[in-house]
Amino acid sequence: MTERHLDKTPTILRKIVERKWEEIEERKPKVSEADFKAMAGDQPPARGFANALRARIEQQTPAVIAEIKKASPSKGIIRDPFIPEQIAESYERGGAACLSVLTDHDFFQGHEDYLKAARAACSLPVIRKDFMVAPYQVYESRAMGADCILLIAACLSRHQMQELEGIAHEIGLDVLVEVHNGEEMDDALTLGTPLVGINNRDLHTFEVSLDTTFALHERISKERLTITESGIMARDDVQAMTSRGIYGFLVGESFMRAPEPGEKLRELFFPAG
Ligand SMILES: O=C(O)c1ccccc1NCC(=O)[C@H](O)[C@H](O)COP(=O)(O)O
Repeated sequence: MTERHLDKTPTILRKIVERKWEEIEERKPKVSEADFKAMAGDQPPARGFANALRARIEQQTPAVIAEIKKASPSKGIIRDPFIPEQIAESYERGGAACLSVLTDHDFFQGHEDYLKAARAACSLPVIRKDFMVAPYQVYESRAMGADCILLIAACLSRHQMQELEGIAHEIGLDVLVEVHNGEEMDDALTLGTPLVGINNRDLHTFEVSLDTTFALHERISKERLTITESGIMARDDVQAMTSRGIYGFLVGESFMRAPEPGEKLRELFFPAG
């Protein structure tokens, strides 16, 4: 699959996507797509990422995807020292519904081993937070133990997302599709996945506005689950979402900067618990 969709893609995403195609070519001689496909088939059943979120959202309880992220292009190093298994345990104690683990090496200082270590340290379902462009990575994700993958509408065509989603579902992975504007939402809503993430961060400017979620959330039907992503830093942000009926959250930085990430999660989302 070589089709690309990068004309309106923010520069940072374009760079990341170009690097992803290079990585795939570098990895293929070591582990072929067929090898990953076979390894994916040998995995035990996935942990049920979408179900874990749905169970809470239907009860109007915050469903938090807690992110394990060492660094990012917009913020540089966020957490150091960085011990994924300790963070995962802390998140589970703090009440997270799911984990998100960055596996991208070059832009986020992530690693596949962080996903494996975090998942082994807890019982939570895990999304591989990376930049999917090809079926190779979908099989690779299941082979490394992920329960869900991310499809970012800003760097994929509608056709590419449909193809990658089809493979993901076939091999037991859930899919979170991420959008930032109405055009991307049009594409996302052609998919079958119930999980629609609205990224509050504009990847052209890195500015964050929660209004992005408020504006786009209305287009998501009750059968699907809205996940607001990026820039949730305070109790007020959480309340602004829940007062509008939004109970799905993906949060990274505010947890990652806290000495005990799970305690911060509890403080923001379950202060009375
Ligand atoms: O954050 C960046 O610099 C960035 C750059 C390019 C692509 C994606 C980027 N961010 C990824 C994310 O979506 C966030 O890690 C995630 O939504 C959590 O956001 P936050 O709670 O603000 O850390």
